[in-house]
Parts: sequence; structure tokens; C-alpha cells
Amino acid sequence: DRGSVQNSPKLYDVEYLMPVSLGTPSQQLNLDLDTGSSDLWVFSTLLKESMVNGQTLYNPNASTTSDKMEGYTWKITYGDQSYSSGDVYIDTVTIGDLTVSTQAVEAAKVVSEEFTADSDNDGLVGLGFGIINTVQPYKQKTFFEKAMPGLDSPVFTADLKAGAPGRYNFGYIDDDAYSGNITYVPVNSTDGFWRWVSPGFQVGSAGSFNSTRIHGIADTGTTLLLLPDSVCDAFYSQIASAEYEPSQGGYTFECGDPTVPDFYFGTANGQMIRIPGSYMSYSKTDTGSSRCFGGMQSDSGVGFTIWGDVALKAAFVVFDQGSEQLGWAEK
Ligand SMILES: Cc1cc(CN)n(C)n1
Repeated sequence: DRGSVQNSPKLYDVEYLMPVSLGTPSQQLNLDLDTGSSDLWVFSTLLKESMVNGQTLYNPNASTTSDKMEGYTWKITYGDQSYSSGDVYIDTVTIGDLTVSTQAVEAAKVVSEEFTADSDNDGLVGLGFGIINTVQPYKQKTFFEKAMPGLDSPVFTADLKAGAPGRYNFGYIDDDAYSGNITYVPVNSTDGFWRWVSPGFQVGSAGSFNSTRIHGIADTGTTLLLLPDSVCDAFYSQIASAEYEPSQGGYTFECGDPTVPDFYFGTANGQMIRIPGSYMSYSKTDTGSSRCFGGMQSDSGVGFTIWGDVALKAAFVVFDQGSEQLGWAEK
């Protein structure tokens, strides 16, 4: 079996949403595929109205195939301190023509203000490893873990694009979606993330390669590229107008600065993925400002590097849960 679904970026590529069908008759919600967490949760009719602001709500009572998991609950807090919690139902879930008939659907009863404010986002599909699923008393499998046994190949791929729709594929690798070869690196799933080690980086096409091992996770649910301070310093020192602005909470530079270089990160076997300098202008710092917030920021608040959408949209990425490895290709 296999599946394929289009993803669509929101403004500034802050997140990528995909249509997902839940229940019978099907209820379609727009969800954020997040390889940095492992709960599938949705806005639901269990929420107080004050917590809802335009989102589409999953109504388990309107689904003839939903079964409440009595006594089961969930509660999750993300790296950006947003959070949600609620009850758990088993129901059918379809993503890109791939159906899991008995998926744990975590119906929200409480969501933090960040989620309420994000009216296009109806919830998340966590495709990290199930070991960090938050359902109590017994953790639940991710959508991919439930689907995996029936798939042609135990992989899903992420093709995120800058300012354009891309695609998530399940169970196969589309050889027309990338150029050159896919280079695989080992993944350590112990803490539930797609954690891998980059051998180093290079600033600019004429720069030298810095061999420094960078431990980090591939996280489709994080917008920016969060790297060690030493790497950020090496990058922003090449941009004339760049400075660290504590009031903005990070590195900024003049939006039109012509000296913004490309950034390359190593994968394996000498392969590097090139992130165009244009991806590093994340957004204007304030309305009418000429300064842009950098797409690369420090990972000092996290403890490890996060290869978020700014990096992932420069590549075709294979999440191989069958052999616990990540595949990287240019495109
Ligand atoms: C809601 C959400 C998801 C993620 C990445 N895993 N963050 C940082 N916030």
C-alpha cells in the first residue's frame, strides 16, 4: 500500500498543512505533519468555544466508526511552550488515500492560545517515534507505525518547498522528486526523534568546510533552522548588516542585504545540502521595518540542533523507519 498528499505552506512557510480525513462519514481537517512529536491530535467539539477561532472541529459523536477509549487522556507541551490536552478515540484516518482504520485520534479539550490564534491549523500528525506519545495509561502508535506493516516500503518522504505546495509520500520513494543520489545517515530514535549527526557545514560557495559534528533532529514541525551559536556566528559574520538583536530575540539583517550567503550542511560521504541565502530571510521583524529575522537562529535554548523547515525545504528527505535512517537528496 502507499499514499501521497500535497502539503501547503502558510505565510512565510511558518508551517505546512495537509488535508486529513477522519471518521465516517469523513470529516476533513487541515493538519500539520510534525516529525518532532508523536501525537495525532485534532481540534474537536469537546473544546470550549473560547478556545476555537475558525478551526474545523472533529466531532467523534458524528462518526459511526469512532470508539471512545474510556479513561485514556493525553497532554502535550511543545518546544515553543504551546500545549494541548484531551480525550482519546479510535477512528479511521486517511491521509493521501492511505487509510488506518484503528488510529488513536486525540481529541482536544484544551489548547493554548498559540493554537487558538492559528485559525488554519486544525491539529498535528506527529510522525516521530511512538515511544514519546503522551497518551495515558498506555501510549499509542503513530499513524505511520500503524500503517507501516501494510506499506510497500517502511518509509515516508518529505518534499517541502519555499512558498509553494510540496508533497508527503508514504510507503515509496518518488525518483522524480529529487536530483542526484539519496545519501543515508543513521538515526538514533532513543528519545523519540529523528536524531542524526551532521559532519559539518560551509558558509558560502567559496567557504571552507568546517568539520564539526552537529547533533540534531529533522523536525518538519519547527519553522526555523536552530544551530549551535558557533555555527550561527560563522554564518552571520559574513552578512554586512547582520546583528544579534535581543529585543527581537535573535539575529536580524537588512532584508535586501546582498551579502547573505548560501549555507551548506554535510550529510555523509561528502554530500552537502545547499540552503539558498534567500531562505535565510524569514520575515520582516516589524511592519514597515527594513530588517528581516534570520531563518537560522541559535539552538542554545533547546540543547540540540533542530533542522526545521528552513533546512528541510532545501532537500528531499526520506524518513526510513524500517531501518532507522534518514535519506537526504538535493532537488
Ligand atoms: C506545535 C509545535 C510543534 C513543534 C515542533 N515539533 N513546535 C516547536 N511547536
